[in-house]
Amino acid sequence: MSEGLFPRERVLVAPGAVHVPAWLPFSRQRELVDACREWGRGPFPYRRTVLPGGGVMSVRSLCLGRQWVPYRYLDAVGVPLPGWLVSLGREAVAEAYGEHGGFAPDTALVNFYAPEARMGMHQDREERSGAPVVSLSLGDRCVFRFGNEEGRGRPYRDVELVSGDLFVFGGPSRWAHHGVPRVFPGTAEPALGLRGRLNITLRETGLP
Ligand SMILES: O=C(O)CCC(=O)C(=O)O
Ligand SMILES: [Fe+2]
Repeated sequence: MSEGLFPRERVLVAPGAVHVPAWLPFSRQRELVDACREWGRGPFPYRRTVLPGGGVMSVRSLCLGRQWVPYRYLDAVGVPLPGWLVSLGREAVAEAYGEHGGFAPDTALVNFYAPEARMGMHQDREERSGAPVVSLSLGDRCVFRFGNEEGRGRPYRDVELVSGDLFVFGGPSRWAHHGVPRVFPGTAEPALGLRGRLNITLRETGLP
């Protein structure tokens, strides 16, 4: 694993938005990459989401647990959300906030970024729960832009997310706009067995 000269520090990016660098041990990252590959072989492969306006996202995604389509959740569950991933989500919230607060995600969105893929500024706002969003990054480094609730523009902060990093946004930051303007191709550790970037977000939909 390539380590910089100085350890990267945990940062409170905004109230309720916590970046914890290098949270996942390398062995855990590898297990997650393997799991992401397995899910993609299943009945619901990674797909580019077609937006209502006709645009097609550059990211390829799949859902675990409750299925998301733009811009709502279906009643249907495709691939079940594994219990171990729910537990990992709880540990993540506890790491970020000091307590897990009963975090009980019922959906996960897994995004795959090939070198040219990006994600525009958006809010995660189809959920009816105030619970935080947990984000786990694997593979290539990227710029994660974390903005404000009012709109897609400034003020925002750019954070570099590296494989194994955890980012949790909840509380006053739960409805902040965010996006991925840039991925750095070829920066994944070869031993990880992933070319590109994967991101897993765990959420509570708050829906019956
Ligand atoms: O890839 C990321 O780091 C962010 C993904 C995201 O914002 C989303 O899936 O809603
Ligand atoms: Fe998002």
